[in-house]
Amino acid sequence: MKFINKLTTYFYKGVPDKDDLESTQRIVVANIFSILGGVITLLMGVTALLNHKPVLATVLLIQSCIYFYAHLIFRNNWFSVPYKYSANLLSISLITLMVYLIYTGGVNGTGPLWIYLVPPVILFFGGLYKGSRNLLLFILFISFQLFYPDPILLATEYSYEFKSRLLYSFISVSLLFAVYEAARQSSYKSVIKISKQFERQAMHDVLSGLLNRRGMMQNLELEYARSKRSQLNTSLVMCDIDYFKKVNDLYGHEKGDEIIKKVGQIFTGELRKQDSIARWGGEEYLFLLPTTTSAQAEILAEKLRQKIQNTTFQSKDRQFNITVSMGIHQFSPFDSIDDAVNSADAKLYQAKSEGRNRWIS
Ligand SMILES: Nc1nc2c(ncn2[C@@H]2O[C@H](COP(=O)(O)OP(=O)(O)OP(=O)(O)O)[C@@H](O)[C@H]2O)c(=O)[nH]1
Repeated sequence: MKFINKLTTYFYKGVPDKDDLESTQRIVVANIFSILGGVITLLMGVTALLNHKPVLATVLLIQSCIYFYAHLIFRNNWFSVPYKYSANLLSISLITLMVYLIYTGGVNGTGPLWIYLVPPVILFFGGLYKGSRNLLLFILFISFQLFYPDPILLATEYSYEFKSRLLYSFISVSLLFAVYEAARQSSYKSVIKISKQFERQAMHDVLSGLLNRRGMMQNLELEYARSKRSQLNTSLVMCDIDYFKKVNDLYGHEKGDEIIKKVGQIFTGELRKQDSIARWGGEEYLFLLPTTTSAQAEILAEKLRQKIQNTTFQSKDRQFNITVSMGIHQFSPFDSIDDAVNSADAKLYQAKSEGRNRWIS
């Protein structure tokens, strides 16, 4: 278990953000591929050396060094985008090696068999579009290399049957991998879309579409830290619809729901972009107002109070108005988030007990 953990940590080296699944996969695979490629070409190079093939051995050993170098790029975080640099290096060196193996035939003419490594590697590192383009260029190049009438592009001889079967099977494998890569990318995009939807749902209230308590807590924590760090003024406004029970009793629960939604829309329309608003409870809203003093929050609260009071709602043939009460609190450096929310809440209830349709600061 300890060994597996160590191995995982080793191959995750260079992953900047583990939440980005796509780039994590690419970096981990590039890490593994570079070390495996380095070891395999090293072994092949030594074998070629023992078989008295000094040129092939030299090419393989240089290749091995390139793979290990690509691996070191991640370990030492060289270059501004290590993955891009390393993946390009791995792809180019793999293609060069394949062209060379086709050219020489490798050990007893088996060299071309390694070309089936090219499609998965190129498509994985380059992605569907760039990878397919590079694969197409590779296919065109090796077709030319294999069938060019002058033997200048081949140092060995292959039968026509071998060359044509090699090319057909390579094109088939490339197509299959391209289809597989397209399916992989499309399911990855669906997973990301679904997880973003879930994330949004977890942070938002279904009825009003506003942030829910959880979503607002996240904003509160961020804003709280920012205002403490930069000593900026931040205010909170806790707002509650007055006598909402009566609204439900008189006009029905559905109308009540519609009002909760409409009031949320009115508030959203009046707030600035940097402000946030949440449905904090049943008919209770919380506004987070960055760079706002309590005096500025009072001006906003008064505007909102009047706006709601002057909005007419309709239920069948009856028209009616509602009012809201609000409690305002400006963050102090000694507040915790709970202290600030509780203070805004206490002031809201003071506004209620003093007659409603008002704000207290
Ligand atoms: N329609 C609807 N009603 C809700 C929802 N959430 C809470 N309520 C109702 O809101 C009402 C709140 O009532 P109270 O807490 O007694 O307060 P109030 O009648 O607004 O009176 P004050 O706040 O004291 O002015 C309750 O009747 C809840 O059932 C909701 O999502 N939809």
